[in-house]
Amino acid sequence: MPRTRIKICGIHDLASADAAVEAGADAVGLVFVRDSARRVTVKVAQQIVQRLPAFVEPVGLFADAPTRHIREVASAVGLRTVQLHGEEHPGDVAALNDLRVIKAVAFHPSLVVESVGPWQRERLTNLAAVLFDTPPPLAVTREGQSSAAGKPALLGGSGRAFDWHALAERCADETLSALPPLVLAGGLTPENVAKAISVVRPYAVDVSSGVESSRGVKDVSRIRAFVEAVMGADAQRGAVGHRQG
Ligand SMILES: O=C(O)c1ccccc1N[C@@H]1O[C@H](COP(=O)(O)O)[C@@H](O)[C@H]1O
Repeated sequence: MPRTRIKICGIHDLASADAAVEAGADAVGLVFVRDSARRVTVKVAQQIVQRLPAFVEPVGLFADAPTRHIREVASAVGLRTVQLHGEEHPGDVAALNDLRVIKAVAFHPSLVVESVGPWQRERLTNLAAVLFDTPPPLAVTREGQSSAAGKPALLGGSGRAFDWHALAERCADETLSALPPLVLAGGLTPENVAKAISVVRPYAVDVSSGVESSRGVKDVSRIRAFVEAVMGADAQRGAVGHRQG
């Protein structure tokens, strides 16, 4: 059984990047979404990417950004992988064919098939993973954004978890069998991630708020604790492959 991959998101300073690497993260998330508290400049992102070891992947986050902008940032920073956290369509992913894409979708228990349908039917060779995140409450949409289905658009970085059991139930359904690897996000913390892994058994977990001391400020001891909790959960279920510190 393979180990659970770990992405620490919202890294926007060199010290936090070092802490994530030293703790054993597989990927670090660099947020280029305009009104995020974790937004990183291209200049700092370049510095972070330059100091990452060979096998730690930088992932650039965007939400409903134009393809050209994503390409320009990815090229300037040196990114091979981006995470699309908005209302993007399969065509938007296909247009980024020189990049690997993690597509974030909001988890709505009754709308799973609708949410993920496009991402399993289309044979998008650059779709690396589908990430499930918690949708915002209806009252808290950013700038009044809402999707075509009338549900609020996905904002990300909310620090709120969703019903993992409901996701695990849906994953057992045939409709989700053709999905690319699943990334679990939304309100994960050092305290709850072991439980989340045991319920969902995702390919990877992604955390931002849960390893912060205050909004946008990463906490080194919580980053370490998160990685240790994932490793502990993997050890318990007999998964192999975590590197030794
Ligand atoms: O972290 C952000 O500020 C952010 C902004 C816009 C889109 C996505 C963002 N982060 C992603 O949100 C999820 C859940 O984060 P959290 O752990 O609940 O805080 C995660 O995938 C982050 O990468």
